[in-house]
Amino acid sequence: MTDRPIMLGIVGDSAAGKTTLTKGIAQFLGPENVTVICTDDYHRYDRKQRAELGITALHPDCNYLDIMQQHLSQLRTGQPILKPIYNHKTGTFDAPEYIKPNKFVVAEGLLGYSTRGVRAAYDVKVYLAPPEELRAQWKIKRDTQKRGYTEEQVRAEMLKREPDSDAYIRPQRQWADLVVSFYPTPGHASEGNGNLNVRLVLRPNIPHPDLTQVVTTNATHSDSAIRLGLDRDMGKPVDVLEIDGNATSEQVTNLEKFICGDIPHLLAACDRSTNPELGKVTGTTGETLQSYPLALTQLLIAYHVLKATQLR
Ligand SMILES: Nc1ncnc2c1ncn2[C@@H]1O[C@H](COP(=O)(O)OP(=O)(O)OP(=O)(O)O)[C@@H](O)[C@H]1O
Ligand SMILES: O=C(CO)[C@H](O)[C@H](O)COP(=O)(O)O
Repeated sequence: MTDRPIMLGIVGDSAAGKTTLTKGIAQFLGPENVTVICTDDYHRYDRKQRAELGITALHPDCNYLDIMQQHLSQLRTGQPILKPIYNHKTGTFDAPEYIKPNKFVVAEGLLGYSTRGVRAAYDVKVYLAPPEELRAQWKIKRDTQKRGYTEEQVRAEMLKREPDSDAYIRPQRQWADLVVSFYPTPGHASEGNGNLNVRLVLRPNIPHPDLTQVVTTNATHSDSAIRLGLDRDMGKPVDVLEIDGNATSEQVTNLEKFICGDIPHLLAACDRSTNPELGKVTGTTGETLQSYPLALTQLLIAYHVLKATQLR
């Protein structure tokens, strides 16, 4: 019997960075090995119907969560699906597409962890939680440049969606194995997106690499640009890995080598001499992002996906 695909979930609010994160993970895994689907394609109503009904795309009732779950279970067992397509330009649905799973399936979207059944489909679950202020900047930029909205329209829409973000999107954080938050250094403008720091909450649900061997523990920003500590997230004890945007190439290479050393597939993907594009990602508005915190986050998630192939 051939091995079933490994399923990675990337969940977070609109413009939280799901597509951007996914692109780099696919680079590490080899794009030819990865099938990416967006669970926002399972919207039940088009844009006009949502406006008439006064419902937002974030509400569970506005999505075919049952069909999403069925499809993810089918992909997990290696079966093809006929996936709907929501067109963000027109606000309506295109003809469905035939999707066959590759070795790895990444399912990214708004409501990917909202039912117990759908959560059971994943091997690794990631939740993206940038500060709301940063997400608003990202959403305004993306939706004005790519989706034809004005800044006022985006702000008004975010305000309208806030109760559903609070009720249905943010609670999904509790189900994630890794919670990823990019954030600017306090007091610095977040415009230089390449220089953002990242805070990674590592829940003990999956086996994380023993980073104590290469990362300073219980340190502060001024002691080291890469730090590991203990904290609580939603009341539960967790490890927290922090990587600052100003980490040096040497610090980053050390951590990279340690993570890659454990997994033969990653060893080749991690070699900067053969892979000069490492850590470079094109954001959804076309900009090139080269950020060590982003690249290391993508590497750590790719590590978990590859590790899951040994556990299935
Ligand atoms: N890690 C990051 N560093 C810098 N900028 C980022 C990062 N992640 C996202 N962005 C910015 O935010 C914008 C929105 O990100 P992206 O399209 O990946 O979000 P999304 O969660 O996939 O959105 P949606 O679900 O609404 O489609 C990008 O165009 C990019 O400018
Ligand atoms: O949150 C979103 C994910 O990107 C979209 O806004 C959602 O899919 C609804 O789309 P539209 O903006 O077309 O109403």
